[in-house]
Amino acid sequence: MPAAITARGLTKTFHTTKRQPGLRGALRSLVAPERVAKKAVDDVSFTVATGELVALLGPNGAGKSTTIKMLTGILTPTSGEAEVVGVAPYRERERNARNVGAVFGQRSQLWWDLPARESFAILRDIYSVGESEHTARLREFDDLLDLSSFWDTRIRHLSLGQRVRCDLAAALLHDPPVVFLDEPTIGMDVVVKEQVRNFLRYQVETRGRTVLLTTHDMTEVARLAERVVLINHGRIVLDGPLAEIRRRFGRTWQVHATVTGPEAALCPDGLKILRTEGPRIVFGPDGTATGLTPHEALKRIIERYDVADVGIEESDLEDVMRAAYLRQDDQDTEDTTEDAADTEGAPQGLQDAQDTVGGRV
Ligand SMILES: Nc1ncnc2c1ncn2[C@@H]1O[C@H](COP(=O)(O)OP(=O)(O)OP(=O)(O)O)[C@@H](O)[C@H]1O
Repeated sequence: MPAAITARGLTKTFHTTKRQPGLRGALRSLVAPERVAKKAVDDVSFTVATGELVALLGPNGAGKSTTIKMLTGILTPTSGEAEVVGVAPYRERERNARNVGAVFGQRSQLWWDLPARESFAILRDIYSVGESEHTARLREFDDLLDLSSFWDTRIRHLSLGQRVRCDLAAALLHDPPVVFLDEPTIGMDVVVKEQVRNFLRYQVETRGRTVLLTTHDMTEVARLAERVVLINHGRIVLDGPLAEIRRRFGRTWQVHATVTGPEAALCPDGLKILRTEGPRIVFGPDGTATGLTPHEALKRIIERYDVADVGIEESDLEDVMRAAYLRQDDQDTEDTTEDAADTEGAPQGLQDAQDTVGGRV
């Protein structure tokens, strides 16, 4: 599949003025402002294939939104290049706008004082979408997102979940092949979140759209993304299949068994019971048997109990990502220390970081 989104060495530096505390400081800032440079995105390179959904993840302030803003043409990179369906977004904004849809969960793109349906009609004219096509798409979006119960209400009076669903529909009305979503389900209840996830899955699987998504919701990642790009301090630190990241950073394992045998209290050596769900018991390592693998644990359970069903539970994705974020922070600290201490050759810590940055997991 050809790449729909390509970022090559994308870098964005913001320049801000540092305000000194107190009245004297405020005056000094006016007369001789101290300029501070902040590299929000630092040499970021990745591609997203046509029809792929990729989650761009990272802690607060990592540089996700800035990356999305460069890919949508809102911001011009300080250096580096981006292409979205063959168009440099910040050079050909109009052509790019026809190819992409964007939703920023925190901010609506719709006219605040108009009902959504009127905004949809304006967008239809802006993008010269035919009347019958427009009607068919709106019907499809309504089926999937349940919009008609509130699309005649002014945007300013909608709830957050209703408003973002209207934003999603508005972003896709002109049938763009690529969609950027920056925290699209922020603040939504679980039912609406699931509705939006189904909508996105449909857009990728049935409509063949390419989606780049940022979110802090790991359930969303688990449900939607097969590949994640992890960014921290403006730099890509991991890029690969979610299953690989789970394998690398899932620190603990759990196994479960549905048992009919002796009391649960008779736990096999090396294991402890984490919880019981009726006849289903979830076990984890008790820390006394180093190197105990989940497969060895299953063997011990089968030897101890009459077992109807057993399996290995995957690590909770929140734990996995926390471990990945912390690991990268540790690595950054090591790099900074070694950078300062070692001026000759490539320091080992930096080399490790470069290995991670350079290679996909
Ligand atoms: N316009 C701006 N001027 C100055 N600094 C900015 C600007 N926009 C973003 N930054 C800084 O750039 C860094 C990256 O911000 P960005 O919004 O891209 O992070 P993020 O990964 O999207 O974070 P979050 O998950 O909190 O939304 C932050 O340190 C932020 O303070």
